[in-house]
Amino acid sequence: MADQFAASMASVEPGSIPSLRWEERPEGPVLVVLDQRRLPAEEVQLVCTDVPALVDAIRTLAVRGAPLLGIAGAYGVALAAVRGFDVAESAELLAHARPTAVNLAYGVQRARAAYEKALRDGLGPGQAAAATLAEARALHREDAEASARMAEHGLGLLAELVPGGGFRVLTHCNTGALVSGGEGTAFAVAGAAHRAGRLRRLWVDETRPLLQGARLTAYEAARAGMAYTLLTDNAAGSLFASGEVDAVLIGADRIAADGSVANKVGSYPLAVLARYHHVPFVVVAPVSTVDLSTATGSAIEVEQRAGHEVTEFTVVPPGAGAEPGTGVPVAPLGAQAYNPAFDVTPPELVTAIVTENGVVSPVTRAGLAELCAGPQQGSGNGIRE
Ligand SMILES: CSC[C@H]1O[C@H](OP(=O)(O)O)[C@H](O)[C@@H]1O
Repeated sequence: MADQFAASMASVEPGSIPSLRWEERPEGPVLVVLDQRRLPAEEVQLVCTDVPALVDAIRTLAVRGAPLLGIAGAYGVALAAVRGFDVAESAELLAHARPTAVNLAYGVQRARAAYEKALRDGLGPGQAAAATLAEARALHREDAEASARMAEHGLGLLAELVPGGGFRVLTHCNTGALVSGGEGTAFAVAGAAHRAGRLRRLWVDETRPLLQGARLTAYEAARAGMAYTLLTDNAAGSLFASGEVDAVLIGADRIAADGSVANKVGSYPLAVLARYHHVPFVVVAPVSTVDLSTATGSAIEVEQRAGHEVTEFTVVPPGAGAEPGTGVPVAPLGAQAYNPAFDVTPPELVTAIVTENGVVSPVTRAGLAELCAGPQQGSGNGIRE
């Protein structure tokens, strides 16, 4: 089955997502999503015929990754509109499926606004549904274009930050084609470096507890032919100490107006290690991940997930679900677990934020706001050429 996945990944063209597609069927449109919980061993496709099914896929991380959540949310609103479900109610369900990645609410809101505008303009339900789907497709294409521009800006930044030969880059969680209309965010920069012959090594944090690094990034790196090495999250410190890391590249789920970055748990310790070892810590995210309405990192809601994700080692066996109690217990029965899905890195520990509109370094409120306004050249607010 993994070969099928490899084949679908090999077909990743800008604007195509191996992990999600809209499909017109005789019984009506559906969203076909790749169950990322089952990768890399199995390629299992879930067919979402309604919004509750998509919400469940998002909550269980069958569908995951900030940019993809925005795209899936928009298509979910379109599914509701085309199938005649209550669009407002569906939009609320989708927007609240997971709290931290701002992209989800952004994608849902964009599609909902397109639907409501069409109705205000006097279009019938069918035409309003078509306008909603068109907005979801536009968001999808924009993400693919953003991914390519982030890769370009990020490669230029790496060349400045790491003079000389190749880059040894450490990454965390999964930020590749599985979560994007293109090649992803941070992983897209690594891919550009690889194609330029400048990626000496990609260090891949396994990313406990759900192992997005070991299961997804390692697989994407292998498929791309990158020189990569998997490591346990707690081995990162000794890797920095050995001088083997030239830069950290990570994604983001929400960036507050002050430049605080919410990302997969384990990102903040990497930022502290990077600072201590004088290694650039670079965040790569589309401007749809910047939330100027959230003033500081302390205002970002960090999703707290179920303890069983920590107390059980769940490698989903073929045909099974990833339900509590189906994993191999790695802690005494009844053990309590602290399981935040994300942490927040303060802006002073972030070397640069790379978006499709340019790079801000150092990270400033003004520079971030400028990037959200559109493509930028150098400015006094930390925006780099
Ligand atoms: C392209 S950024 C993806 C972002 O989302 C991941 O979270 P999750 O796997 O829980 O959806 C992680 O924070 C990544 O950096």
